[in-house]
Amino acid sequence: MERNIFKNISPLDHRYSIPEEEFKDLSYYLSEEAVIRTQAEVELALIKVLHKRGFCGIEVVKEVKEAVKTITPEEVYKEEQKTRHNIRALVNCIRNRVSPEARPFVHFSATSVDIMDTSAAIRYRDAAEKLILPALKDLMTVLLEVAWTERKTIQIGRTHGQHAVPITFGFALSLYISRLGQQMEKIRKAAANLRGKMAGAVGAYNASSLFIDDPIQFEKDVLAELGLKPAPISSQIVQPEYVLDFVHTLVSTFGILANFADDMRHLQRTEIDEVGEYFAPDQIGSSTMPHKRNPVNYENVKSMYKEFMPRMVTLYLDQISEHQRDLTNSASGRFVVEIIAGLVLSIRRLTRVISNMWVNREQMKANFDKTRESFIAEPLYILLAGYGHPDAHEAVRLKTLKAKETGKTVYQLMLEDEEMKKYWDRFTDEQKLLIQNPERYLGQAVEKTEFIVREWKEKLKNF
Ligand SMILES: O=C(O)C[C@H](Nc1ncnc2c1ncn2[C@@H]1O[C@H](COP(=O)(O)O)[C@@H](O)[C@H]1O)C(=O)O
Repeated sequence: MERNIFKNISPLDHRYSIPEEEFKDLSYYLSEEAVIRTQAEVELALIKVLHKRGFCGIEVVKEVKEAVKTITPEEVYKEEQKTRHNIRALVNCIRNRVSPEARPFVHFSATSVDIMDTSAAIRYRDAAEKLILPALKDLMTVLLEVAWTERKTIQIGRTHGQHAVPITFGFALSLYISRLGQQMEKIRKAAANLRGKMAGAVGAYNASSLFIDDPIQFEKDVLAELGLKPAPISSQIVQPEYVLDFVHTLVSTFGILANFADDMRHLQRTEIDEVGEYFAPDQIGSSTMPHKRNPVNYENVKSMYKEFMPRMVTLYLDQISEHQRDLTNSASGRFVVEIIAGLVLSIRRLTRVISNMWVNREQMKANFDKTRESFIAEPLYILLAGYGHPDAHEAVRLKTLKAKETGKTVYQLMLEDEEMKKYWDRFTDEQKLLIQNPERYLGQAVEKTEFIVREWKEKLKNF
């Protein structure tokens, strides 16, 4: 049947994932089909270990393996209408496909959440490795390229929205490279630390202890089939902090994207005009102002962040589960996949935008020149102090006020001041050149950019 995405309710399912490829990828790891597929994988892992322990023959494994291949969410949902219990519905669908001899072993000794939480750990881990980290790697790759190209492009650094002292545009980007790169490491670590369970209804292995003499090792063996580990102890559910910490790495990554998007948006303000999003020849900026070129993609990323960041609160609420569990984390927990989808779509959008962005170097220089005579106040004060001027900060500050009044430069006024001039004469030629050519006041901006770019080019090879 043709998919009509416009009948879906969530904007994630139509507006923000229209390209078929994008939809396919996200759907494979995040959809309800993925839920049922991975839950069935957990049921199969259980059977495999029961077989290894001699509880059932290899034909039972074969039967269940064949059965889980063909189970569809439609079927499970139909069965749930009868059972009103989602995991029992899945179990019935498997049982209906296997012989009466195999049936007793399906779901043997497990409680529903053994299957559900373990399946969630598989899906989040795989989504991290197959969706999120590859998307971040692509984003990092384009950022690394631009940062390298612009490593010497002089830009005025801004604090409080005011001109401060110079940096390079590549240096500004390097900060984001470092922040995002470290998030990649944190995401990988948190994803690898997700846990499953096979410890029964209250976590104390009550049911599995009836037949299995080492149920704690049995749990480890089932999870090992799936590449997972158990938590040191569980209730009916896996300790919630594993998923909470994982999602935190995602939401804080989203925060970095939003911060970057904000910066780029501000640099596109008409008065600043230092960077721009690619604007296609037939693209429309405004429905009424034909001249507009709006930073719509960066605005979209910020907007998505506003939608998904607050959802972290739901995970904190889901931390609380009464006694050995209640079901109030069930419906809410199903929405974690939307945070993942929102993040991946935003990463991909930024990657596309940065691949086509333009950098207006002339305008960067023009903006820099607006305050080139005043921000030398900082190097001048530091140098004067370094040569022993007893009150260099105040002396230079007064010159900046006078410069405003008279229209003269701080440099000129300093030379006219006999006291200051005495110290100036001790400056080395290089120090004098720096005061006369403020574009030299870059500190280690270029070197740091080169270091960060090289560091992350290397580290990205691990992803
Ligand atoms: O192994 C068990 O099932 C033990 C049982 N706890 C449960 N564990 C897991 N799922 C359960 C549980 N109870 C209900 N359900 C079913 O969960 C589904 C909740 O649906 P929704 O609110 O849409 O997320 C919905 O299908 C519910 O029927 C207990 O009594 O402790």
